[in-house]
Amino acid sequence: MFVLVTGGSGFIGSHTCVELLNQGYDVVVVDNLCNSSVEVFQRIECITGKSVFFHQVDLLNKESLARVFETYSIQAVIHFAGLKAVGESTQIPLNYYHNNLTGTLNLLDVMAQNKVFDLVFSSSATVYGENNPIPYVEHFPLGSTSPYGRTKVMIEQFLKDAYASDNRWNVSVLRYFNPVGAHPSGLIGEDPNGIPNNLMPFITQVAVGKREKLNVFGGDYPTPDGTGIRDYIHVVDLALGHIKALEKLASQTEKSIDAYNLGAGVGYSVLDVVKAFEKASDQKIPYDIMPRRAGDIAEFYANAEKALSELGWQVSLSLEDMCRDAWNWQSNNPDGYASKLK
Ligand SMILES: NC(=O)c1ccc[n+]([C@@H]2O[C@H](COP(=O)([O-])OP(=O)(O)OC[C@H]3O[C@@H](n4cnc5c(N)ncnc54)[C@H](O)[C@@H]3O)[C@@H](O)[C@H]2O)c1
Ligand SMILES: O=c1ccn([C@@H]2O[C@H](COP(=O)(O)OP(=O)(O)O[C@H]3O[C@H](CO)[C@H](O)[C@H](O)[C@H]3O)[C@@H](O)[C@H]2O)c(=O)[nH]1
Repeated sequence: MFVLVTGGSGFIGSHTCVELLNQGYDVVVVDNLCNSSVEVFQRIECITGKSVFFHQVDLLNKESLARVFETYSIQAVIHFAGLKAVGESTQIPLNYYHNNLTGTLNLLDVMAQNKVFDLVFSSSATVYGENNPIPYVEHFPLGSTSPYGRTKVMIEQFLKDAYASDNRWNVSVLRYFNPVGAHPSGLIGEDPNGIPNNLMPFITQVAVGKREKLNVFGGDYPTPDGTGIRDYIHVVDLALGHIKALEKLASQTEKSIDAYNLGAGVGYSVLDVVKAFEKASDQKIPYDIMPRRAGDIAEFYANAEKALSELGWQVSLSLEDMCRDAWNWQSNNPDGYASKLK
């Protein structure tokens, strides 16, 4: 069975390709490489002994995308491709809307033309906005505070409207909490461009000596240690959630659109993560407590019961595993994919 993975050379996409290949799926990847490297495919091959069919395609180029559908008998799509930096999205919002929304509309159109209706979409916990109580439950009202987040809210709405108009659409919307860690092989992981925006890659770059110290954004939140609390999820657990979602789409006779939180259902503070990382890596992480980062909220985590009851999915890896694997990746690849394969 051919599965098309858009954005399959990126952080979460590459880990999902590994799990798809391990389960015997044939994998076709389209990615424009705006935030990833082709080097990842060699590494995926080292891990799985199998290769993906890669096409360097921008989703904004509908004709190129259509040719990929003509080449393979694609049965389902996992759609990761998109721009994802919250801060950057406030600087260049129209690029975010154009890339994420037009790219998705092109994909949906080409899928429908080829009668492919099974879709797993990468959404985010950011769609719960800032006014919902925690833990977040899937039926809560949606809204977001950044242009990036609004692209996710809007795409979720596109998908609902598409299903309402034509119930051949069969869609699983996965709302990720905070994906971190790396494949335990240390061959693939997160390789951000420039200064990392997110906590774990910043910590690993401090540990490997690329950054002097961590800035902890906010020490005065109403949380036990004053730092922000998030629901961190190991990227391999997250990747496995996509397989469960695909299996459900393929097995159900009644087509549907459903949203699922993919999180652990547990919150850890920034300082909890720092301590866990120091223990797992045996490295000291110097840090300064800084003012809060604009747009951050004190605390959120998932209610992950729906994914367990309907997809049969739950996390199996701990914060310790996340830190160990993130460190294994970073220490073996100090320059990410530009590092030589050991
Ligand atoms: N990493 C997170 O913290 C997080 C959290 C919630 C949701 N998500 C979502 O999950 C998805 C994957 O995230 P990731 O962390 O792997 O990001 P990533 O940047 O590593 O991967 C996204 C991939 O999409 C590609 N891409 C972007 N625009 C494209 C286009 N127009 N055409 C073709 N390819 C394009 C990029 O080159 C990249 O390889 C994204 O949609 C992101 O918004 C990520
Ligand atoms: O250098 C840093 C980076 C982060 N943090 C703190 O660490 C926590 C986690 O921050 P991240 O930037 O790693 O993650 P966010 O929760 O802000 O956001 C991430 O997860 C969200 C979904 O949960 C969205 O998908 C979003 O796109 C994605 O970046 C926050 O309290 C943040 O203030 C620091 O203290 N220092």
